[in-house]
Amino acid sequence: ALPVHHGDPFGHEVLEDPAAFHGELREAGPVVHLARYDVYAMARYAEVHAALRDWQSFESGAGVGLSNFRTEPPWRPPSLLLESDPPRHDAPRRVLSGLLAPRALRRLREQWRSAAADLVDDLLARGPEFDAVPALAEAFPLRVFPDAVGIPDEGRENLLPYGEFLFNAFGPHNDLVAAGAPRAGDLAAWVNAQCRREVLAEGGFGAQIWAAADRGEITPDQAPLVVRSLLSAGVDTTVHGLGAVLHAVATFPEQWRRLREQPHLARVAFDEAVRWASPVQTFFRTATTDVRVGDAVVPAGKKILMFLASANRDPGRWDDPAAFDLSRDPSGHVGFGFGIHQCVGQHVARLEAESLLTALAERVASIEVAGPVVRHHNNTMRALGSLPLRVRPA
Ligand code: HEM
Ligand SMILES: CC(C)Cc1ccc(C(=O)O)cc1
Repeated sequence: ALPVHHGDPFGHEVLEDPAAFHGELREAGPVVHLARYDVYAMARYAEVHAALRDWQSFESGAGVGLSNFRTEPPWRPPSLLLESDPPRHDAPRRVLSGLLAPRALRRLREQWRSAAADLVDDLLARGPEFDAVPALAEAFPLRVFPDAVGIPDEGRENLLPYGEFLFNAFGPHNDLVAAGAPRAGDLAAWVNAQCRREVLAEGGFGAQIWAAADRGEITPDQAPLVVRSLLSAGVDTTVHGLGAVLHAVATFPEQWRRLREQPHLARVAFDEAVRWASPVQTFFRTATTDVRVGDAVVPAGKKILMFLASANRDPGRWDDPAAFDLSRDPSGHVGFGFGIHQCVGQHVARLEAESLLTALAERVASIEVAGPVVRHHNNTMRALGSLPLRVRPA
């Protein structure tokens, strides 16, 4: 029969340090019943990878959070990408894939590289010690991404709290969701207002999405929701992705030395950090039929919790999984998901990371942790509240 676990993946003990819980789930079996929420957990690389491929058995259209859109009204209109299945998913995905493809981002490389250089120069001029979370992990995405989308300057401080609530809302209605609930409506209203054609700057991703609607690739009704996907998925994720790679290089100084010797390793360093930390820890799918997994059956309509972070540290797939190692080939990690919903913004994230890491590698000989690293708890994201660093200039 199906093994059962009574722990709480969204409780503060697991959010603070999930490794032990992940190990128990991997050892218990290919799929484990989480009695607390009556959902089914997959924590091994093989099952997570297979389930992400099998969008017909494991759908997104009932939501990728604990809540089932078929029984509970979603807190915001469902995403046409994240919370949709083919065929509804196809056209919006095709539009974003085109806009966010590596070749489409070439026009941003130079300006993001110099924005990163300016940010790092200004920071180092203020001294060798700083908290990398506000100074770099938050500051850099907010300096480059809202402009790339083309939203106005006014109200951009709403982006982080909106994402914080969105990612908490994929979990249960716990204290983290309750803390953000009072502002959720206002934050969602502000985000929706940024998706209107008339506020989006010429040449930005937002205007390009509306132009795709003019060409009939998506409908005008779909255009604002596709812009909303960028504002929903494109900020907090990269903040915590950059936090993860800065945490990794400070914790493994010999890897920073390698990166300085071989600056082309910046891209693989980011993917290895996404594997090592998995900024997006978990999300759900919904079984469309009774689905066999190993010798167990997940009943139709039940939610399946996918533990990306556990899959990315599964010793059955990765040697020395807890090590941040630039000689490893991290391809195949599921930190950006896998299959038809695999992160469509991954090249944007990689370009941000490459820009920041390159600027740092040219200016900083060594980086070390200079104080307590404080975690920030969120139902979905692996996040840092504070990452005090000390750097030695090159
Ligand atoms: C380190 C940064 C990032 C991480 C770790 C990340 C992670 C993910 C993951 C795991 C998924 C799959 C969700 C699922 O299968 O249900 C996903 C989907 C998505 N991501 Fe990212 N993401 C990042 C950055 C971005 C950025 C910068 C953007 C926008 C520019 C973005 C836009 C999206 C969108 C629109 C989807 C939905 C794709 C679909 O359903 O077809 N992400 N992301
Ligand atoms: C890891 C994912 C849950 C990140 C994400 C969030 C929101 C959207 C959207 O389309 O609103 C897409 C992707």
